[in-house]
Amino acid sequence: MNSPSSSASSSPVPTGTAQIGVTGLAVMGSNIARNFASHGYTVALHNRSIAKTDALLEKHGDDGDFVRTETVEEFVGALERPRRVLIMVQAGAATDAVINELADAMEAGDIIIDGGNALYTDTIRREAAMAERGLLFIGAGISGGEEGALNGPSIMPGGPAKSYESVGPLLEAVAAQVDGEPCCTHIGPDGSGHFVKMVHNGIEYADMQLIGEAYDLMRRALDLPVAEIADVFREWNSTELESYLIEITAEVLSQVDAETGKPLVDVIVDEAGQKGTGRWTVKAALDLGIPTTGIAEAVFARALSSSTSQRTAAQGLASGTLSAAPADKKAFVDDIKAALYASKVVAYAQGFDEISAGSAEYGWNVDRGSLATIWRGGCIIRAQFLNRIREAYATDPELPSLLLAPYFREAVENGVDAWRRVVATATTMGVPVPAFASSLSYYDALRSERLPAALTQGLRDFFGAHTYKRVDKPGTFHTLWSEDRSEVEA
Ligand SMILES: NC(=O)C1=CN([C@@H]2O[C@H](COP(=O)(O)OP(=O)(O)OC[C@H]3O[C@@H](n4cnc5c(N)ncnc54)[C@H](OP(=O)(O)O)[C@@H]3O)[C@@H](O)[C@H]2O)C=CC1
Ligand SMILES: O=C(CO)[C@H](O)[C@H](O)COP(=O)(O)O
Repeated sequence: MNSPSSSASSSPVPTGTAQIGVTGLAVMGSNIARNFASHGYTVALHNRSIAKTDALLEKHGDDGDFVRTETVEEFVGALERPRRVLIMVQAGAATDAVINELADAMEAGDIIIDGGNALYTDTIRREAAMAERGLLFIGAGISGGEEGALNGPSIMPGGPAKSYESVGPLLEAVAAQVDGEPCCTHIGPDGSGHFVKMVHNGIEYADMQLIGEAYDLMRRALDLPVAEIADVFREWNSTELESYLIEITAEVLSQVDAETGKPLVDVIVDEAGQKGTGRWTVKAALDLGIPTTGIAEAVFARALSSSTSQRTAAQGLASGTLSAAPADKKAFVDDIKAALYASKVVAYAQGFDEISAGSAEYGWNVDRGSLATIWRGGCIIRAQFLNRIREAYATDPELPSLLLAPYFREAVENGVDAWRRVVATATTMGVPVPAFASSLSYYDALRSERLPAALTQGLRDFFGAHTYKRVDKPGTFHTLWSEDRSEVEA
């Protein structure tokens, strides 16, 4: 520990010296506090239970200047004015409790940044409540996990532009940097930062589900050993699929369990957890009327994996006649790669559609190109791919769908035959590929000239007089189904 202020719990807490305070010193908070300190900022530390504060100081007090505080009053008092506090605690009630305690101790003009995975509607509510008390509130999505928090996360702050003038330089300093640009930018007002972080996590779910389906096909359809599959992912990571999640997939698949000598993946229980952001993404998409089918399939796939008693009861259900494995394994691995890439484009296209819709609904004016720029580094979905998305929006800021950007259009069109072979083979071999299949269906629906929605409208009109429009003339119509079946203008 090189700071006298961090060493003795009994010495008085220095006041007004810290540029930033971090409260909530679990995995994320402790690492981001160290990140601020190693960038030369004096950081006031606080945690509900003092043990985490002391553990951080004991292990990493040498990272920079820290101010140890025990109470919220000490913590707030330790900060320079306007005070800047970053909250890194559990979303929901815990965040409300911490905000209220802080607000009682802070003064007009002070700034609270919630860096947790808050629900964006909570952030809208909190920002308004803090504004009434003269406090500036920023809801900042932070992605990158433990390693990102320490070495540079992607940060998505939303809130009053005025507050960003004060906190922006600090956040940009500790964020990941790509090509000299910080992976942090002001997203927009109130809940916009947490909204885009939520969709980021939804895309993260889809990405992981698609990777899982690719792995499962290599395992179950091609019977490749796990170590060989790890090598395939390693190889893919030097192609257009290059991304953090592909990179760590190779790492996880290469891990051997010390106790059994088996691949670790074979001793991990196959029930995927979820803390809520993927589910929120889908709920918000439903409310906004945006088809985020890839993300929804990923959320449901996690739910199905955790339906343990149903899965157990369903063991032994007949599969029907299954087809044989593809003869040319190498060619099928190439097909899986193409299907993965095309499905990934669909997931991102849908995620960016949801962001456009959310931005329009709440008047946030989110710049999708800037978002792609700050997702290029630091966050869990960081990927080469994001450079292409950034370029697509730079070329056409009003792009109706990422699938229509020339680069992505060509990539998907080149891969569509392989994509169909993969979905068809998986289906006839009984290997579930919900995200690959639904992404392909979305693509086919989007490019279809006519959809069966016309029949849906006819049925709605039949049973509920819900009316329909005609292709050949303006107006709204209804057929008198229970009378002479003539058509009337509604
Ligand atoms: N883990 C990750 O990879 C990522 C997490 N996030 C988000 O960042 C935030 C922090 O995550 P993480 O570091 O994993 O920690 P956790 O989500 O596990 O939260 C633990 C922290 O919350 C504090 N806390 C819980 N309840 C209360 C309360 N009622 N009052 C005060 N403090 C409370 C705990 O204090 P105490 O020690 O006293 O129990 C502890 O400091 C979360 O919102 C999370 O969703 C965002 C990106 C990545
Ligand atoms: O925000 C994150 C990364 O960006 C967190 O890691 C998040 O907790 C992951 O979500 P889940 O636990 O539901 O898989």
